[in-house]
Amino acid sequence: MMNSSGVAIKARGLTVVRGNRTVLKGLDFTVEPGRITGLLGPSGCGKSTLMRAVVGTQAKVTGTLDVLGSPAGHPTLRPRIGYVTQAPSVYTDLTVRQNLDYFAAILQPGRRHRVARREAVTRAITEVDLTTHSGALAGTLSGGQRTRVSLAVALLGTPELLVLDEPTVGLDPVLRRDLWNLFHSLAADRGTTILVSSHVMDEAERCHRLLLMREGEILADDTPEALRAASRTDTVEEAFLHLVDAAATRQENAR
Ligand SMILES: Nc1ncnc2c1ncn2[C@@H]1O[C@H](COP(=O)(O)OP(=O)(O)OP(=O)(O)O)[C@@H](O)[C@H]1O
Repeated sequence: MMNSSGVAIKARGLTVVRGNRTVLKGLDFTVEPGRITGLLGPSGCGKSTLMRAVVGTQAKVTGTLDVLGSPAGHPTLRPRIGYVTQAPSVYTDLTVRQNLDYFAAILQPGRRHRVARREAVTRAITEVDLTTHSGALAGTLSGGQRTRVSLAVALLGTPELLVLDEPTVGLDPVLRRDLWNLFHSLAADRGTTILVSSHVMDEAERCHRLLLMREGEILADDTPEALRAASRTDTVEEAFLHLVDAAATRQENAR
């Protein structure tokens, strides 16, 4: 499933205006296929906006943004991308399985796909570890469980690119670990490209590569190891703070 160009996402001069604010400021970056790229930065720095641009739901995007070899938002990309928003998009009056059955029927309609659909639904429920809750109404689940239903929906079509907006918020440490293990096996076994945002810096260490963001700009684009080494710090969090201080000093000197 690797993209022929060897690049899953390529942005040049990516700029987004929301209201009267420039929220993304001419970003240049690439995302490697089959790897987990973490998008990290404080609340409000533009992570969700960048993800919305990648999946093609963001207005007022300028610059170039290619996703899996096509311009972001191209209709042919729809079945190739799984997107989990911050607010879980599930029907609260349906059970977990009914939610998945519904989305599976949209992806693969028709009686002749009935068995394949059932298998895909069961697989997705197992992958997010909700088998024992498959008959529960989504409205009765915890926030973390609902997030996992959303993730299961995104996994239904075996997407080449998974865009996950803070998928581990509100999850306990065991579930967070299990989800990260799932992300790693999706990348390793299926070659899925994963772009995952977080503002929890300890999750950075679990990514192959990081885009560190602040105020609509990318401060660094590197591996966790290289970031730590470059700033001579023990953690990505310290490296991030070091980069923020360096950027502030540069700004100060430029005045
Ligand atoms: N509809 C909107 N109109 C104007 N500005 C907006 C709108 N939505 C978001 N913004 C602004 O865009 C900036 C980036 O928001 P975004 O949601 O992308 O940040 P984020 O890094 O994902 O934050 P969080 O981690 O809190 O979800 C914020 O400063 C926010 O105030």
